[in-house]
Amino acid sequence: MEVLQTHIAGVLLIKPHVFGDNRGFFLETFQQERYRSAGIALPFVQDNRSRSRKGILRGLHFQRQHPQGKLVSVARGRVFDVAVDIRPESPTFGQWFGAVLDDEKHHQLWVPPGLAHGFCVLSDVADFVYKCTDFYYSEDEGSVRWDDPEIGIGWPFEEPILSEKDAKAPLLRDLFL
Ligand SMILES: Cc1cn([C@H]2C[C@H](O)[C@@H](COP(=O)(O)OP(=O)(O)O[C@H]3O[C@@H](C)C(=O)[C@@H](O)[C@H]3O)O2)c(=O)[nH]c1=O
Repeated sequence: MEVLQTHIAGVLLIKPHVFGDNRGFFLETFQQERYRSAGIALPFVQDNRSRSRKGILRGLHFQRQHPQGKLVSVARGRVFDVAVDIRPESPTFGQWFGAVLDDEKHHQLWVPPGLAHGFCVLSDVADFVYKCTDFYYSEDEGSVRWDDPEIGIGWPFEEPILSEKDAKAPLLRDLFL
């Protein structure tokens, strides 16, 4: 696999080796030794899967006391996936990295603990799968507005479909007052 560093420390874009043949394809979506060598050494404790339709945007989410590292990919469809650096001490605080993830190239994004994460769906339907390094605690969850102008994410949609919770998310500056 190929591992690309991004401009945000710790955020990695992973391009797995996909073996295609006349039956379809095969790839390893996680292999402890190899991912550890790439810098992903924390143990995973939870796997998640969500399905969304075109135009849905989930995010931007993080956990405060139990920050989760997330190894994210798309099992079906295509999404635009984003990590935002909300680590107050980070030189890239407030900056974002985005990548298209789909079921053809099978790229993965590693979002280390401490960042906010979100994605929006480009295909008619998308199944989003991810491994997490900590458990989900609903009361610990925080969110940042998807269209926070100070972050300035280049989303492909101007009016995505949001959950009620995500529509009410605060601006990044209001989280760190
Ligand atoms: C995330 C999560 C949700 N749930 C429940 C809570 C709720 O009733 C229902 C839907 O939850 P949400 O609306 O928060 O789901 P969703 O908006 O898909 O939340 C996810 O968004 C992406 C962007 C992430 O980065 C994830 O970490 C996670 O925050 O599922 C769990 O039981 N376990 C979990 O780990």
